[in-house]
Amino acid sequence: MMVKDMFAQLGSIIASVMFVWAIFKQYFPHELRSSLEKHFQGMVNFVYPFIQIRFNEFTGERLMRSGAYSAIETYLSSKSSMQAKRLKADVVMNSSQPLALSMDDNEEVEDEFEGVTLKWTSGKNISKSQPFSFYPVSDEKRYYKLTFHKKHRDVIIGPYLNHVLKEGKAIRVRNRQRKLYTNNGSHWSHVVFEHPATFQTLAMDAEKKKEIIDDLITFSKAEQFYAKVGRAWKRGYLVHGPPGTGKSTMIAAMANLLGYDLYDLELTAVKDNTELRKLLIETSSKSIIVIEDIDCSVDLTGQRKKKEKEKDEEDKEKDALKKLAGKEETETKTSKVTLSGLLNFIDGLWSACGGERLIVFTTNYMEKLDPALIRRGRMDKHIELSYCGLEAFKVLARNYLDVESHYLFQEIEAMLEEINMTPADVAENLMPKTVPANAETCLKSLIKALEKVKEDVKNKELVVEEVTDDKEKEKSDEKEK
Ligand SMILES: Nc1ncnc2c1ncn2[C@@H]1O[C@H](COP(=O)(O)OP(=O)(O)OP(=O)(O)O)[C@@H](O)[C@H]1O
Repeated sequence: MMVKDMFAQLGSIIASVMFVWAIFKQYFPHELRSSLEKHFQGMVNFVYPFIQIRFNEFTGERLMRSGAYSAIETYLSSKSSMQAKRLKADVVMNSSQPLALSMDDNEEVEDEFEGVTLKWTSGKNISKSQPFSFYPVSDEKRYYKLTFHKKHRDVIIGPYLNHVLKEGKAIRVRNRQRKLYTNNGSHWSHVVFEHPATFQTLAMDAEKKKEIIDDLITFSKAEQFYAKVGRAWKRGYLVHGPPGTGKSTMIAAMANLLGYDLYDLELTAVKDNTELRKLLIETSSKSIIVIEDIDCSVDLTGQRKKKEKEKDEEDKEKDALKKLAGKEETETKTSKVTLSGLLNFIDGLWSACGGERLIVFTTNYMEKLDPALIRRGRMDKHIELSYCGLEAFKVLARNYLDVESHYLFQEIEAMLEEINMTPADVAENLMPKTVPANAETCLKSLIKALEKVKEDVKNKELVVEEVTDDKEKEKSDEKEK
């Protein structure tokens, strides 16, 4: 009975207010009305000193999904899962975290920024569905509302909102499924990049490893620095060392550390400098462009470059003669990428296309490369990977056998000091042959392999000595004759 009365009273109050408002709007002069409205607004502001900003999910005439809304949704995701009581779960394509949580409608979460507390609420408007629409139209329009005290207006509207949008986008980039691109001629195709290598599992000298990690992290955070000094946000690495020392593994670890995509550029499949330029321009930001075994891309050595140049001159002469004779060149040229083409790109054009890219060259034979390619400034950092040393062995033993120390370590360490064995070969010998792994068996198998390498080297040396002895004998025989 009481509730019924209350509703009846409320109904009549609302009806009266609406009636008074209609009379007020119709009969009061415009000036008086706006002055009263101003006073009314002032009273509201005094009683409710908060500012609200609304971010709609869809904006514009074509109702595109708002980038700001997506960024806020991502930014609030972790806060929502901690604070909200009702959550929504969505399956996200192309993400390393396929299930994304966000707060359900009419939930609220708090956030703090530079000592200011503010509140985000989620809501939705349900608009009338279009009666003659042929297709079912979703008429729920979601939004996020940010509420904060008006005295914090400057902090929130400027720095805080920038922080939210930037962080939201960064989280999205971090969680995205990364890709490994390979070029088929002038086109990139991609697969999902899921290499498990990390710097933690990479076997190498700890100090050197730390130096590389620090360098990479400094680079990834240096957007403002590069902008300040007027340089493109790019960095070049030259990774060199014998086969099986972990050059490719290190590149995968770099991509995993920074959350970058990988572009594996096969230079031998690139027709000419124009095609190379097109491929490089198409690479996206936050990526590593890898050119493996650059020494095998023969046209990149100085000598070949000269030959190419000579050939170009010859071609030009031939073309000129043909033109004089009235015969135009009809066949397509199968020209190659040249060293100068690659250098020009690294130095110039590349700088103009977006930021945050690493370019990594690998080679097994540093001495075969043209000095122009590897000089500092082009390749900012040279990383040498070498045969398995003491520290690298310990990392591998921990990775493969879960052992930190063993009585056979001493013997192995002594052998590694005098015998060259790549981390790939050491890893192969440490690979467990039984489940669970028997550390002793694997370590003994490694010792055997090391002994065999030592033996092989000795035999090779003996053969070389015999051959040189024979040659010297032949020479002295000839002299005697
Ligand atoms: N430093 C290392 N740390 C951990 N694993 C390594 C290391 N080096 C080699 N390996 C192991 O050996 C395998 C081959 O190594 P990887 O392909 O990285 O060598 P690479 O130097 O790139 O050789 P190549 O010059 O022949 O391409 C890897 O799959 C990895 O398991």
